[in-house]
Amino acid sequence: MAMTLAVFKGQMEEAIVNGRCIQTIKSVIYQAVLDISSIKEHSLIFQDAARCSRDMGVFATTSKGTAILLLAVDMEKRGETVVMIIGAGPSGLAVSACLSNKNIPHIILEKEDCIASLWRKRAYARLHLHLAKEFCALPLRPHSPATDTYMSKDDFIRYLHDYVIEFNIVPRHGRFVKSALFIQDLDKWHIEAMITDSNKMEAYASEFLVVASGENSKGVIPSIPGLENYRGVKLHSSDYKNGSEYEGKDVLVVGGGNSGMEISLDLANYRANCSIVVHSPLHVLTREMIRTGMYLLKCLRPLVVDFLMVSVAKHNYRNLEQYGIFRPRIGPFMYKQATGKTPTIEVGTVDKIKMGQIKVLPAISTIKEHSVVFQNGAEHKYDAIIFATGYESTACEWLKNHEWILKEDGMPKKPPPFHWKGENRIYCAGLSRMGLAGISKDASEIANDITAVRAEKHIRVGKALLVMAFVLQVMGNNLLLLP
Ligand SMILES: NC(=O)C1=CN([C@@H]2O[C@H](COP(=O)(O)OP(=O)(O)OC[C@H]3O[C@@H](n4cnc5c(N)ncnc54)[C@H](OP(=O)(O)O)[C@@H]3O)[C@@H](O)[C@H]2O)C=CC1
Ligand SMILES: O=C(O)C(=O)Cc1c[nH]c2ccccc12
Repeated sequence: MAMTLAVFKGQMEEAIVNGRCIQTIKSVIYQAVLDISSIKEHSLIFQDAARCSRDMGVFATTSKGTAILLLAVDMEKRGETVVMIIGAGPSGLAVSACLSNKNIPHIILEKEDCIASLWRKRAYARLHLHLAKEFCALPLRPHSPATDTYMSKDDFIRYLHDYVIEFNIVPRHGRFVKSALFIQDLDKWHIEAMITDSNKMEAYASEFLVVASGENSKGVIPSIPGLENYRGVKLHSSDYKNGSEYEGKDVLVVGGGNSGMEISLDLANYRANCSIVVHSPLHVLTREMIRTGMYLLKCLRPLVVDFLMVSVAKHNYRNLEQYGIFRPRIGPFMYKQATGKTPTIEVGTVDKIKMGQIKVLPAISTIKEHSVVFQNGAEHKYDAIIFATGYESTACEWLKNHEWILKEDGMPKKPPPFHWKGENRIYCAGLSRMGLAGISKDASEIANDITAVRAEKHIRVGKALLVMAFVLQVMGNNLLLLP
């Protein structure tokens, strides 16, 4: 019989004893599973435990007084594994390959119907990786010499597909993880996922949990006064494919990160009348400069590399302040380390800005039905606003014990290089804002650590068995000595 496991508190007693509607109970149970604070404190006295047991499948209370209810509802128990990985993007795939390489059983749950959905479904058409291919490989599979130095989106997706085949990675697709919870009494992670096709729930248990749901899990649109009144087209950069629908239109791109800068260029190339909001200082560098900088970092201090980067940037771009782009006071690599903000790679946008084909605007103060008012008092009409305002991690929406590894914003509590490991056998991969090289490093560290933790456990069990064998031996000898 399919089962699920839930921990719950007193007020549910009635629902169970009086109401026999499984539907009611199910929803209460889900609430309870989500209510992490209840786990340690609650206890539950069943007034009619026998009946509950017969009708509903209740069968356990634990030594610590925690009520554990195993319910025979239509939630399928899909299995127990050693490592549960949440997410089949590059991070999840990299962890999977490293675990397979060490023969460690694991399952990947993925909410979409494909791997790397951000790359396949939510990236604009002209995207090429900004970092050279040697900094963009996943563990155990370098890029082939024939691959272009700066891979296209499609090249990278092909690489991921080959990766999945090489390491025989078969994620369980269409699984939207609703909760992951560490059950102290069982010393296991308990994971519940909704099958997106049927809305049915599944339950899993594992010894280790790896959060690989990504730092770019959900597009962020900031709350700007008046945005709800805007009547034109508005979308997040993750929904932008190319500028073909915007020819001759007035379009505002919000955000001067890599997405905003490249989408502005694409719009200008499609002959849209494009403006971009740059509300904070940013570094503009070429991808070759970043590549050189990354090699130099292997032998020079970041301060020195930054000095060189800024000198070359000043020489290349002169003064961009006259166009509304200000450079941060800290150099690009140290700025990235301090703030997590990636330098903006120039792909042709700066040239268009200098030619007046793309206008740079300051921060927005309000948005009206058809226009936007900026902090310099200017007001312009727009047919569309594209929010290239970044992404967020959504891990805290489902990870109930997130404080063991993540902050409220779903990003690691500890700074690199210690960010990837939390308490009670939880890990995160790909949340260090270090691109694909960071993902690769996280995955190897995690697989090595899981191997070490398991070995330690096996040694402990072995020692316990030895002690038991010794005790039995002594007892056996003593028994023989009895008259
Ligand atoms: N080819 C490639 O390799 C590409 C890589 N990327 C990477 O993907 C990640 C995501 O990039 P991206 O989508 O650009 O997101 P980012 O988070 O890098 O950039 C978002 C930008 O929007 C700005 N912003 C946020 N809120 C507002 C607001 N209310 N008004 C004006 N501006 C605002 C931010 O400024 P502030 O932070 O100061 O608030 C920031 O400059 C990055 O790591 C990036 O490097 C992206 C595109 C292409
Ligand atoms: O995408 C990111 O945020 C990365 O860390 C990778 C990256 C893209 N462009 C860069 C420039 C400098 C350092 C890292 C990156």
